[in-house]
Amino acid sequence: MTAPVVRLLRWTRPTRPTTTLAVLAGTATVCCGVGLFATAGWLISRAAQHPDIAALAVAVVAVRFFGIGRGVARYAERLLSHDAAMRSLADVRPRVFARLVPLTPAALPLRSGDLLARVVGDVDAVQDLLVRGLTPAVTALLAGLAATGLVAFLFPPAAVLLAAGLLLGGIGVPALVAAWSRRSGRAAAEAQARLSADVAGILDGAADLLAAGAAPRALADAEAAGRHRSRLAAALARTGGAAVALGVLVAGGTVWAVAGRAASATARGELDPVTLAVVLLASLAAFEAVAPLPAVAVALGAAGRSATRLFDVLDAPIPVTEPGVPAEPPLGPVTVRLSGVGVRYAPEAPWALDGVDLDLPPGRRVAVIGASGSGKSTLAALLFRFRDADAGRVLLDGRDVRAFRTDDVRRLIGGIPADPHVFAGTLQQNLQLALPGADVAQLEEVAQAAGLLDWIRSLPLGWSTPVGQRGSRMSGGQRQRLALAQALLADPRVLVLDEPTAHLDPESRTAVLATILTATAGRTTLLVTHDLAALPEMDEVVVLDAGRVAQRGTHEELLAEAGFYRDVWALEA
Ligand SMILES: Nc1ncnc2c1ncn2[C@@H]1O[C@H](COP(=O)(O)OP(=O)(O)OP(=O)(O)O)[C@@H](O)[C@H]1O
Repeated sequence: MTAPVVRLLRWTRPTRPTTTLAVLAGTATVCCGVGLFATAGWLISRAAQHPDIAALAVAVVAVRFFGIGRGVARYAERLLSHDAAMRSLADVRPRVFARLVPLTPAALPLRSGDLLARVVGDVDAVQDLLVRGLTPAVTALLAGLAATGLVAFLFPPAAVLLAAGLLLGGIGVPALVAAWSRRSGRAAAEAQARLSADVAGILDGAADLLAAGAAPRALADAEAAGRHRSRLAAALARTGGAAVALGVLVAGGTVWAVAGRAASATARGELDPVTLAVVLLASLAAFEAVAPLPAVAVALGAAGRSATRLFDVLDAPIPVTEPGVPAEPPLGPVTVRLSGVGVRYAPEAPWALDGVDLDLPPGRRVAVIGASGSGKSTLAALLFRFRDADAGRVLLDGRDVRAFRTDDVRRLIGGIPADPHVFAGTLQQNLQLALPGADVAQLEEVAQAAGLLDWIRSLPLGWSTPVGQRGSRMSGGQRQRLALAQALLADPRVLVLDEPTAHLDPESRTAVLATILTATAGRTTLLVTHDLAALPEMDEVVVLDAGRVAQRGTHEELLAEAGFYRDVWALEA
């Protein structure tokens, strides 16, 4: 299994030429620094010998060249590495979302805050990987080699000391820092995910928390999580600080060692004093190459953790498979048939649906009822193609649905899922989600059918009325009617309505149900419901019990036999 960080790196392949240029610019920066120090050292020490001014002219020009070149190269390196990182990010985000889409909604096991942290924050690891990880690491290697080569050319014994110091500062210290920060880094990432999830949970459930008087405790918990995260971040920062100090110590120690060795060679007359200055200052400047490496170790560790967390989500098994060569979706009215269908949510879990048969020919309306947990929503999810059957087959005009593209199936079979979502836009924007580009006449027609039009016309802003987060400015009945209007506007050939009157008061429930019965007349419909009032109108009623079909037939047939159906009617009466 390839390491997640390597997989993430592969995704940045298109920007590799820019990254290579950034590395070369970074190397040029450090080399200019070494050149600047070396020529400045040569200039000062040579000037002290009062030579002819002409002898110094080249060095003066070189100092200027390296001084200006260093700034220009640094600017180019920043520009190129950030350009590569931003372009990689722009490239990686759509890939992540494309991988996320087939997992939705059935295979996203995470809390939404945590998921958000992963697909937004952890994707940013790409940027850190390139700008703070890879580019400085390769730059350090190239520039370190160049600087050591220069010193080796001037005074080989000093180069040995310099190479040892650079290895210690460039590998030893970063390795130490990586080991120190591994645990706190992982804990900080986990604490950040927990904090994001807590905050998202509090925002989502604010009304319930307030109503239950649980808000202060939830806030205190989130605050504690925030403090915990800050403590871990501070520990990481301390590690980073200690690494910088250690790096400076190694650089200072190496320069002292080089100075001692070179000075004794000068005293013995083996090295002229001007070269001594050059060797000393070049060695000092060489450490600019390895100075960022402890931070690189921390950044690479964090990027690795981010990549792991990201691929944890992206590698989740996809609940619906796409065919290699998709079949053409059928034209005209379709028949949906379930044949011995079984679904289980985990290999060892009990079957949520077990050997279910169902026939939905064009124009037929079938209701599915049953106790809570009997598998009704699972059946609807199967038809929406949120997941595939683990046993048996779902057939569309006689062909397995897996032969068609998921999007095609969803265009043919659609409706109202359990707990339909209302987006924080206007009424028009929400309704148009079902059919982008629908004109006002179309919107008004379905709004009329869903019993929404009079209310919308009474609003000062009409269709442009903002509905608030999750439709908070609408009543429960209006939200359900909006969902119905969306389903009617999308006009799928098979309409699946999963408890469209859930959470409504008896009055709105009766009204919405009446609307549904009128709107679905003559349409192929599967209605999952707890409402008995709709059942006499249905062509067939299927009673589910622990995932199995316990009873099926028309209202009259089922009333005539002993069982769940007659019992619930008796209870209702
Ligand atoms: N995502 C899931 N992961 C694991 N188990 C699940 C999941 N969704 C449903 N189940 C289980 O599958 C069974 C059927 O659930 P389902 O939601 O289909 O029932 P339901 O009849 O729609 O219930 P209700 O009337 O309360 O909505 C239940 O035992 C439930 O716990």
